[in-house]
Amino acid sequence: MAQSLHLLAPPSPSPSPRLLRPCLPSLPHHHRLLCRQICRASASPPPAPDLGPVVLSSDNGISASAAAAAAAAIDVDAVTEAELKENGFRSTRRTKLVCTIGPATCGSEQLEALAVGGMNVARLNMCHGTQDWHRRVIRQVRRLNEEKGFAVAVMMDTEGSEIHMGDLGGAASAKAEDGEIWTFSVRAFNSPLPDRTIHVNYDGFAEDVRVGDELIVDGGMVEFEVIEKIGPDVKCRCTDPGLLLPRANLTFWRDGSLVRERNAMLPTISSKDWLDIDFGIAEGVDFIAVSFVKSAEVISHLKSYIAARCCDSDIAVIAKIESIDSLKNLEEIIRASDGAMVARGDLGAQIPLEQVPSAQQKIVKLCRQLNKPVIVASQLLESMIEYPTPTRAEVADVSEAVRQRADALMLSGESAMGQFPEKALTVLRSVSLRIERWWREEKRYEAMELPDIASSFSDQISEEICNSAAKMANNLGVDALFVYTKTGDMASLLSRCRPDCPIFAFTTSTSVRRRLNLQWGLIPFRLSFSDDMESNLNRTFSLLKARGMIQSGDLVIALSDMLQSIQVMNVP
Ligand SMILES: Nc1ncnc2c1ncn2[C@@H]1O[C@H](COP(=O)(O)OP(=O)(O)O)[C@@H](O)[C@H]1O
Ligand SMILES: C=C(OP(=O)(O)O)C(=O)O
Ligand SMILES: [K+]
Ligand SMILES: [Mg+2]
Repeated sequence: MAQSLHLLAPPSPSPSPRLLRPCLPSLPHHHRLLCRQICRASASPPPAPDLGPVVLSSDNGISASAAAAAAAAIDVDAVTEAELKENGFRSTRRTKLVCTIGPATCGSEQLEALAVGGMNVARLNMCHGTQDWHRRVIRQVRRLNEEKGFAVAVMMDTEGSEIHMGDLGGAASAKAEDGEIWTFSVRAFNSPLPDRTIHVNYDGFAEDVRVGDELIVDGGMVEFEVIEKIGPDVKCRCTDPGLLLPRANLTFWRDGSLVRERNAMLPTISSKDWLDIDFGIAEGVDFIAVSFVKSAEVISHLKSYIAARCCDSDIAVIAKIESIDSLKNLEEIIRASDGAMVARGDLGAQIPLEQVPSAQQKIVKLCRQLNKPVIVASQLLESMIEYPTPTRAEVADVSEAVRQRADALMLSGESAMGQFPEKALTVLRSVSLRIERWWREEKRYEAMELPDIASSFSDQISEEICNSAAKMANNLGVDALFVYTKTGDMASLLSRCRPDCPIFAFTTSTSVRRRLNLQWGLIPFRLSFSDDMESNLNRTFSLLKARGMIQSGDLVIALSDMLQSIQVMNVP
């Protein structure tokens, strides 16, 4: 038996004529609830597996023609498909995984291994490497998507105007020992660099620091004290030894506070960043993450810039929360963005470390309330850069981010330059699965108050439908939520509710599909569909059954944003 509810509101786009025509004459000035029951016994039998206009298609958007749409030609994310076939709906991973690509993972085989291991998004950090290097990686990811049926999205992360060291004259790292004197200089050096000398990228550096300041590398990996200034050179004594890595971030502290006088005036998006953004647009990246965001304006500015340049695809803008200013203006920044990243590396260098966990919790919660995907990033499995197993504390940190129901977790050095990128990804995957399951079994989810966020009546209806559908799904113990959505908005609204079951999101556009890859619990499919929900459903069922991804008898709640409808049914 299928039971359905359609909410009709004037602003919603044209509804399915077959379902609604009988009611239209009485509707013009009212919003009505139209409830309909279709008994399977009395309904005509479902059409034979006719693969007609519904075509599941691959990541690159090439639709297989109806004639070629034999089951084998249906292309969905190969990794999720395998997971569904093997373990069923219940065991699909809800938390998404982002991997930073670097020298350890830029080869085709390594990228493929990460995709097979569950990477949903590949991140490119423009602090490192050349545009040519990044272009090669982007193209390789796209090629693997096409050839192997993955749906890995690409995120470009801007360098931003941070103060950082140079690249150590080509050395992979340098060890700073206790008491050693190092020179930090704004001079341009010819390589090889003089011994114990570090180039600093910010011209105002020697002017801004004072003798007695603490100089902190990479949020505390190594610490120095400024002992003397000689023109462009700043002599420092190492007070906390450690490993210096190329282009490591630098902050300086005075009387226990971060000094951010003039460098706070540096632009969020530098001229180099604009060149990288043009590059990202030209290469069709899916996300641009903006480093050191200070205000909502810069995000709005970038979004208009992108809108003016990309007509056919849309790039989502992710605000990295990693500075004191971004915490001050948190809500307006998140509202202006398409998502946020808790960039704990730099955040922990700007606020006391013990404040990072509460900041993380606050950012994750606010993003969920405002319906923006959120990524928890940096040092999740830092020890795995060198060791094949994580520390127990790292596993606890990953578990906490999963328990907070962040949309995504991110690997940085672990995947970019570590010795065990695939193992690190496996740890993220298995810990996510285990904590998600534990959470469901124990029904531990605290009911989070989700404020109304709709700005129009039609949006309000969608929001109410999604909130109700998620609640129904939990109460009825359904196997999956299906959502047919052109813009992806209704899929996001469902994901925001963090329901117990996975959400199959069918969308017509490849770029929307890849963007949905970042969101909690969504399994995005690209699919061309019509306004006729019954035929969409029957055809989707046939296609998915033929691939072994669903079975007769599975209980499904289906939603559509064209109809603003909700239906409960067993897969025939
Ligand atoms: N494209 C790249 N080329 C070379 N090295 C990279 C690249 N991306 C990342 N890395 C290495 O991985 C480390 C961790 O990456 P990430 O956390 O993104 O950068 P950062 O340490 O600059 O914040 C970097 O410090 C760098 O050593
Ligand atoms: C993710 C971060 O940014 P990046 O790696 O670019 O410094 C961070 O600071 O935590
Ligand atoms: K960056
Ligand atoms: Mg950072």
